[in-house]
Amino acid sequence: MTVSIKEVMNTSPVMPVMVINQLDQAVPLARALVAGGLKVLEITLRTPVALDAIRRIKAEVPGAIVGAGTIINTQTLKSAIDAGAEFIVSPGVTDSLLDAALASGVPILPGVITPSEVMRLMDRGITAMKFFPAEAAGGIPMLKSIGGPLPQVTFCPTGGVNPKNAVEYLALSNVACVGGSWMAPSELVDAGDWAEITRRAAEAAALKK
Ligand SMILES: O=C(O)C(=O)C[C@H](O)[C@H](O)COP(=O)(O)O
Repeated sequence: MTVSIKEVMNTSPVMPVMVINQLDQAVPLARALVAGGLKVLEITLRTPVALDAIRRIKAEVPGAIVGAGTIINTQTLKSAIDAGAEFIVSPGVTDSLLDAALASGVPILPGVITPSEVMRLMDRGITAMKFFPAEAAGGIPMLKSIGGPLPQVTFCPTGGVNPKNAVEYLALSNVACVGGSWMAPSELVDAGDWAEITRRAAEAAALKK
């Protein structure tokens, strides 16, 4: 299935950012999130098992839309595409990464903070971006300010977003969804507490956009 970046951003109000330390946690974790209503999953390439986790989730978790996060260069881009990532997310952008991503055709959610970064991506035809690290980079006031001159750009703020401030982010006209790790923190994953992860996912999925 091919998804567009619009579908990636509009399917759920919250995109879980997943750090998978052990490969055998990947499928139950993804199932727990999907069961709660969060189908779009970002697997960060922060751990050695991440690429295999993407492969397994794609093969074994129907309904999941599986993306790769922490794409920082052309090598990680290629590995993620080879593993079957349906979209990719990056914390920032370089020209080489952007060129390769656009040439590959894979939907990309590139990370930005400043108006100049936003404008450079607009020049390349990109209007959907990750705002990262959201809280540290000015949070809601920053996004509101960027939305003044650049209202055509839609963001997925990520980094420091939690169940409380997510509601305020989602209320902004230039925010389509938020990203966050609070549904699946490592304590719950390591404890195998899939029921609590599903509960948190359901709560996140019910947030209003
Ligand atoms: O690994 C990446 O590619 C990232 O860009 C970082 C993640 O999106 C944030 O670290 C999630 O932030 P928290 O929800 O505050 O845990």
